Amino acid sequence: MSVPVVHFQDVVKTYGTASALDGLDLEVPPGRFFGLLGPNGAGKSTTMRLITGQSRATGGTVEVLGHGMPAASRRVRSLLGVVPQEDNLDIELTVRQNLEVFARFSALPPAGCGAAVDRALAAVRLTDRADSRVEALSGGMRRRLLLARGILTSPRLLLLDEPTVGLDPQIRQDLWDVIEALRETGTTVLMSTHYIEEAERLADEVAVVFAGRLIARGTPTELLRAHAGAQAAEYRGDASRRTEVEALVARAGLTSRRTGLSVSVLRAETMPESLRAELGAPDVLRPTTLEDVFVTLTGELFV
Ligand SMILES: Nc1ncnc2c1ncn2[C@@H]1O[C@H](COP(=O)(O)OP(=O)(O)OP(=O)(O)O)[C@@H](O)[C@H]1O
Repeated sequence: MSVPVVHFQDVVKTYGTASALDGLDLEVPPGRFFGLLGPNGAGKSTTMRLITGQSRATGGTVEVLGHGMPAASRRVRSLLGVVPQEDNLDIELTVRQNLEVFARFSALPPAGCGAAVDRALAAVRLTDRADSRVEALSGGMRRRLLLARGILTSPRLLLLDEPTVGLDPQIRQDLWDVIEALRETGTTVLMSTHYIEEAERLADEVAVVFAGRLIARGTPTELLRAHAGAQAAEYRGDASRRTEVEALVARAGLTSRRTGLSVSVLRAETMPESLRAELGAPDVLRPTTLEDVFVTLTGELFV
């Protein structure tokens, strides 16, 4: 079996009396695009900080690229690419200068820096803005530049911390296209997100974290199969009808969730005939989604 790129065993992180990670187990296999999905406060940023060695676990073990953390922080950091949530670019420099400055302090051989900068700019489609000052760039372009900086050294592991948080939907789609193209390079990626659609679109495998613990893990298809089944049947109605549907579904041993003005019955394909007869025909019969999985697992409304 291949050695995981990230390996957390029973990791605990507390801040005073507050608990950020509460026995997190996590294995990121090499060559995968791995999504760490959870609502705000689930412990995603804390996980990222432990991987980069910016923070120290209160308990358990953290290994990154086979090295114990935080002891090997310096070595590990030279092998990582990090795309932070916050924009820490130098706005007075040009796009290319930002990358050149970063390259100079990296482990790249000086003779290879120019080519590496060109490659990274092309990968994020910023070649034609190479000589623009960062202050003139849009929010989406700045994110792409952060991404270029993250991949500049062809890292063994690329960390994307909420890569599209706060962006408009159209800009988010554009960035997803750019990120998706990275998949072809075979880089191992660990991306944290609270957007279900982002995980669904980009990740080969997803770990769902909630309250500092791993609560489910698998490919999107595996997660659907394990937690929501193939189809959801939606029943619309007023509050009393919704309550009635929920009660009937619970009595039949199935799971339902509120979806706006309707109740969605998960694993609709397994509904017994007696329940079908009681509920009548559904208003909508649809494939299940990762949102069904997450709401079922966490009870949280993801945005
Ligand atoms: N420096 C800190 N001091 C005190 N509590 C902290 C600190 N950092 C994180 N926490 C707490 O730990 C928990 C997990 O935080 P974390 O930032 O890792 O979550 P997250 O999943 O990244 O959410 P978000 O997307 O909101 O950052 C939260 O309850 C948070 O308030």
